[in-house]
Amino acid sequence: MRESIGRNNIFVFTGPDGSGRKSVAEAVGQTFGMEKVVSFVTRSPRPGEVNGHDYHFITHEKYRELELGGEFLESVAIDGHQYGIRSVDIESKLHYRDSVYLILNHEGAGILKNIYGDQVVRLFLYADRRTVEERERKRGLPEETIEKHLSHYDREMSYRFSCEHAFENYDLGQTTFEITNELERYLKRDLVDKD
Ligand SMILES: Nc1ncnc2c1ncn2[C@@H]1O[C@H](COP(=O)(O)OP(=O)(O)OP(=O)(O)O)[C@@H](O)[C@H]1O
Ligand SMILES: Nc1nc2c(ncn2[C@@H]2O[C@H](COP(=O)(O)O)[C@@H](O)[C@H]2O)c(=O)[nH]1
Repeated sequence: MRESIGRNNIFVFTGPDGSGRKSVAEAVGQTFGMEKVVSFVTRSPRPGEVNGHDYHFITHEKYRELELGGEFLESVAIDGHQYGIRSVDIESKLHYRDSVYLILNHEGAGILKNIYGDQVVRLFLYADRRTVEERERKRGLPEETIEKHLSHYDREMSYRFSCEHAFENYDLGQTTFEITNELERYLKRDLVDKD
């Protein structure tokens, strides 16, 4: 597969829930001054989640309205909730930046890849099932949510070999370092330690 080195990279963090996609993506995003494209979702916010930062939390009615208006580039149903990315949110960010990132399940990652081709770089993060379960429990997620997330574990893991890059995430600092180095190859920001 041809690498899209240069302008307009769309980095998609994917992998099982609890693998650390959000933690790593936010750290790497900050390093490169790269913005996240925030998804729209019909589920309620969890404790600590911030509207407009974690998701745009909207009603089913509003979601349907946006969908009928053709606003979503991709729209998927997961565990009875709708998740979607608006085309305008990707396009407008790429208008004034050379890159954006998103955190999506395998379906969303595949849809974006089909649409944008080489511009999309899929970064697959993973850890073993017991580790992600422990992380989710430590985070205080409800048992029901943990069970739902784990029910997708095998399917998400099987997407690993479709992705451009895969990273085991046990040591958060090390994973962030490895992914930063990988993205630097695309972004060429000359992130060298000049001290
Ligand atoms: N390498 C790591 N070691 C220990 N804990 C980690 C590591 N990476 C992430 N975590 C923790 O695991 C939890 C899940 O991480 P995070 O939310 O980043 O994952 P995610 O893949 O986006 O999952 P979700 O979709 O459930 O939010 C968080 O509490 C985070 O602080
Ligand atoms: N295909 C898409 N997947 C998305 C989108 N926004 C988030 N996600 C992924 O959904 C699951 C469940 O998320 P949760 O926060 O409700 O636990 C997780 O893998 C997310 O990364 C999207 O717009 N499209």
